[in-house]
Amino acid sequence: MLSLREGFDRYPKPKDITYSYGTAGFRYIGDLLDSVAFRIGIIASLRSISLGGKTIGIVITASHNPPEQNGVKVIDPMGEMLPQEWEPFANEFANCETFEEFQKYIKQKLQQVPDQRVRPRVILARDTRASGPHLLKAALDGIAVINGTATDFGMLTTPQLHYLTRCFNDPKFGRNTENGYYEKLLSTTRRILSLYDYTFLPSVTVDTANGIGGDKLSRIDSLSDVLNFGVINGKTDHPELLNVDCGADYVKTQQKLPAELQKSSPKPDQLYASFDGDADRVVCYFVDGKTNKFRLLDGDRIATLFATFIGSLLKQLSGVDITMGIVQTAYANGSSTKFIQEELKLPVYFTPTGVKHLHHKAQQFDVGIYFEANGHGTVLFSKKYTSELSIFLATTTDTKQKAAAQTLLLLADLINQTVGDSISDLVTVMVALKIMGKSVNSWGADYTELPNRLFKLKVKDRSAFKTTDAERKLVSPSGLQAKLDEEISKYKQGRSFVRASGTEDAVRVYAEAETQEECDNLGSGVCELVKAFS
Ligand SMILES: CC(=O)N[C@H]1[C@@H](OP(=O)(O)O)O[C@H](CO)[C@@H](O)[C@@H]1O
Ligand SMILES: [Mg+2]
Repeated sequence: MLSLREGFDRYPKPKDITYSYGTAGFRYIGDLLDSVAFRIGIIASLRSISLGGKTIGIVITASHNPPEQNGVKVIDPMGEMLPQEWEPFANEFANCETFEEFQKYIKQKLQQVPDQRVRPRVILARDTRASGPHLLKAALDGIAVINGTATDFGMLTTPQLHYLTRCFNDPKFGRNTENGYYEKLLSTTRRILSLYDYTFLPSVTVDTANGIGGDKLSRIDSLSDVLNFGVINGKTDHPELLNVDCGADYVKTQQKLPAELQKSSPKPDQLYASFDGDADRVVCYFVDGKTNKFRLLDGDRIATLFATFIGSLLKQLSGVDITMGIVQTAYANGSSTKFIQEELKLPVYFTPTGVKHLHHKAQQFDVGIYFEANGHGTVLFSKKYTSELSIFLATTTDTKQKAAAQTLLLLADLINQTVGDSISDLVTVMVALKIMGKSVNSWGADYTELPNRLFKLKVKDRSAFKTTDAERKLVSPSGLQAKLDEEISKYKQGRSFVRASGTEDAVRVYAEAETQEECDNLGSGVCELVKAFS
């Protein structure tokens, strides 16, 4: 067995780097993550011991980031992110330099647990990146030095590992195998469709960013009679092409078709989708047959579609007391927020960027819909939701109401309850459009987006940029927010904010305004102000 000392020496921490557990775990150039991957194996094991041996997950991925990057993050037993109170420990532990410190941290953590003899259990998966296998080896060694049991699930989408982690700790949730994931997805889809006498959903072409999603969609195709996907950018075995000129992040930030589709002629008025590299984000789009223009249906649109769909089903049931709330971040388009509040008449809440924040807020509702504009999100359903609907179903005799209540109950199995999931979100989009008889054009006409732009600035020290009010206002550098407010006030429907990225060494600037020109001017005005302060 590898000793603590041997492990510490095998994975030396580079001296000049300070790692930080950011928006979605530790993320760096893959070659600089060995010591962190080793230590994350230990962190996950300690977390498992602290919970009496519950299964903890580790995902090795850098999502939408370039191929040479990688990352590691820890998944808690119910499939949620590592609780934030563990982040300071994760940071200190990842950065400690001497063996004495390293050993002290482990001892301290173990002293806090009720039973130190518990054997930790950890499951792991990675995306398609070239650095994945050696980071996996390092994480396995980290688990080994704590005498843990590790199960490697190979290459999976991030949400699949979240699903599996939950299944190990909550067997009712589903079978704890990759096939169990597909069985749950397919049987639920089949059951929903059969309520409406549909036998299958129309085929959709998906750009899977040359990431793991392509492989998994092909698996679904081979198993399924209800779903069919045409995959483009599905070169899972070419990690150097991951997210290059394709994928959800490219489509959202460039506001255009993936390069591969720009070359061919996408069928007009047809639904297309793009996943990111680890398939936890999805954006949809179509080419308008009348104008020949690309129309993006991003995370904000998916949230409004789900709210409309679930709302329309709930409306058919009388006397069911269910609360619904929508959670967004400051990056949500102002028009989407207005549509939710004024047309759907639903409350909107804002949290800082990062799924861990949105997820917790969404848990406060019976139906909590959360999406980042970039396509990462899901819908959470409470225990009360299931019990209220089950009672309703048992008492109603009306066939239409029965179908609505059954659909609502099945949605809680269809939509991944642990984290945003490209595959299950996309299937839910397809189901919602089919059942509502809604075309992509009608979906795109729900509201008109305000022109918006996202900028990325290199600054000397991004930690100088501190925010409040769900990241919508800066408190530091001192005096900058007042200047920003002055600039913003010059533009009709102007909104802009500045925050440090949690995944990249940069500061992000968001701007939106009534016209594209005003939006561009506001954005560059704000960028100039930021540069002057850094
Ligand atoms: C503006 C933006 O898209 N930010 C992304 C990005 O976070 P930053 O902290 O902005 O780097 O990566 C996160 C993880 O994937 C994702 O949750 C978030 O939405
Ligand atoms: Mg991702």
